[in-house]
Amino acid sequence: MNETVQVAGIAKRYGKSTVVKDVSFTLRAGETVALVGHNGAGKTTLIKLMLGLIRPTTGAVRVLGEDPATGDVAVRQRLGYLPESVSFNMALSGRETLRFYARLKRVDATAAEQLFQRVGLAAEAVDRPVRTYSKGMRQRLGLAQALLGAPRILLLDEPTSGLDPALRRNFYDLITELRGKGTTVLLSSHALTELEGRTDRVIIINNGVAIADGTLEDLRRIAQLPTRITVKLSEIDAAPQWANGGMNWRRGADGVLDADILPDRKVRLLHQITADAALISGLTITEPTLDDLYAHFLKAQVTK
Ligand SMILES: Nc1ncnc2c1ncn2[C@@H]1O[C@H](COP(=O)(O)OP(=O)(O)OP(=O)(O)O)[C@@H](O)[C@H]1O
Repeated sequence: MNETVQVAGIAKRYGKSTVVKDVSFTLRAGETVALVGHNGAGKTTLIKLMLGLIRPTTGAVRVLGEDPATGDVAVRQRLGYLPESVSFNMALSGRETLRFYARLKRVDATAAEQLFQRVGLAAEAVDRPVRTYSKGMRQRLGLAQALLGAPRILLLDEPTSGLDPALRRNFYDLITELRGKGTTVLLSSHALTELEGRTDRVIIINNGVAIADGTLEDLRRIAQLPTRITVKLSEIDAAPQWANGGMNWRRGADGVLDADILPDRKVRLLHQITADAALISGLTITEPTLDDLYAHFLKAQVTK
């Protein structure tokens, strides 16, 4: 896969405080990456560094092979950005707003028109002043602005905050479509649950340090957190042999057994359980969530 963004050993200092510390990662074409972290962790600062709005104190950022702060304007045209709080001129209509940004970005304003449909902004709304827009409509307009000029890299800061579930789904559908076309999408978020299954990779930032970087599978493998296995027995008082093996099975009154199983025992145990098909009427496997992994990596960093 083509590398589109390279962040190499960057630090950012403001006066005495270092808000980004020795962060390195690479983003590739067609990859959707989530940047997650608490408030103040350094997510927006990293996005600003990739946009070239601020310079790293040490280290280097390359976007499509160039320094985004000094490189060719063509590189900046290939970068789309949705800020955390989109604020537009309330007196302008959606159409005027998009034309304004198209001129700033030096892209064809007529092509911009198609973006309204793409982001799901109703035709009747585009000529109304932005002041009459709901939060979701403003966010769609913001996204249309970020998509101007068909960027190869999209940097989206908290793009789904304040969106209702239907809009959020639309948003992720659009991201999936862009990913299929080879766009690199980096989105920062606090909403860990909604990111599961929607991003290829997760980078966890804490106090300016990248404490984890990988696919959900990678993070699960590194964290070695247990998987919860829940078995519904066909007969309430059945005593399957696999439930004696010192795994701390909890037995509910309704014939439900559950236990937290470490990764190295999981597959073997599942074989044993499913071989006992007559004894079981249900089986649920609950893998650690991104929330669990996030908590794990934060704790691991604190206790280091
Ligand atoms: N221009 C600045 N001058 C001084 N400190 C700054 C500046 N910009 C950001 N910071 C500090 O850097 C740290 C990281 O801020 P940043 O906005 O990157 O966090 P964030 O992860 O995006 O948080 P949030 O989720 O709240 O947006 C914070 O402690 C913030 O106060």
